[in-house]
Amino acid sequence: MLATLEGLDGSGKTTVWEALHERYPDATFTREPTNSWYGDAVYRSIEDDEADPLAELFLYTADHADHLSRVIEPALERGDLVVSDRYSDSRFAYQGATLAAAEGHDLADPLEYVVDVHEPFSITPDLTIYFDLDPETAAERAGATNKFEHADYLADVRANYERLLEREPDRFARVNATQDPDAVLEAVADALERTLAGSDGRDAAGTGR
Ligand SMILES: Nc1ncnc2c1ncn2[C@@H]1O[C@H](COP(=O)(O)OP(=O)(O)O)[C@@H](O)[C@H]1O
Ligand SMILES: Cc1cn([C@H]2C[C@H](O)[C@@H](COP(=O)(O)OP(=O)(O)O)O2)c(=O)[nH]c1=O
Repeated sequence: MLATLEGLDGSGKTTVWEALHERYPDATFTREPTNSWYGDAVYRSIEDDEADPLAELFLYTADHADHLSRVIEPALERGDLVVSDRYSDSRFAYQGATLAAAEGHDLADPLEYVVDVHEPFSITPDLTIYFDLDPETAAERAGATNKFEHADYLADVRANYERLLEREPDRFARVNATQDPDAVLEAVADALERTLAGSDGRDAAGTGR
């Protein structure tokens, strides 16, 4: 089963992802951007305030394609629970917002465009946990250290996440990320347990497709 953690910078995803290691010692824990050279290229782009938004989308997407074939697919074929700290919805929400603000890219609906780019090759998660937090608190917690971590941009990203939850309400579990870290962890663990219980027998190969 594939579970992904999504939300604004500073919403507490990594804190929970680390705590889950102890609860699910046999699971595969992974993240995007990855630690491959594709991921390194993504981090170079994040640090570049002048990066072209379309070029940046395809760097993230290259990292995702490599992540799928190198980590996600083999783990699902083994039948592992896979927990990814960020995944495709980050592209839909973040690059959807960056492309909407960009000049010179004539995309009618950038979020839908990014979804369409993924459609032919990506694997849809069985469960996506959305860490719901207001952009001001998110920017404050994240420390505004990169170009994405500013409240006005994060407000656009949050609006895109809301569109994604509206499109696929059954895939998403919304967690109130303003709660203290223990309460957030329990809410995430509950959502995981519910989906794990529901997936018994339905997807014995664990492919998540
Ligand atoms: N529930 C929470 N309440 C308050 N602060 C939190 C909470 N969860 C995480 N933090 C703090 O917020 C910052 C960002 O958390 P982190 O888990 O790295 O978020 P993300 O991975 O979503 O960017 C860290 O300093 C972390 O200690
Ligand atoms: C995976 C991904 C991340 N991002 C952004 C979100 C973050 O600001 C940045 C780095 O991600 P990450 O290291 O996960 O940041 P954080 O732990 O603060 O959430 O890249 C995208 O814009 N698109 C993507 O597809």
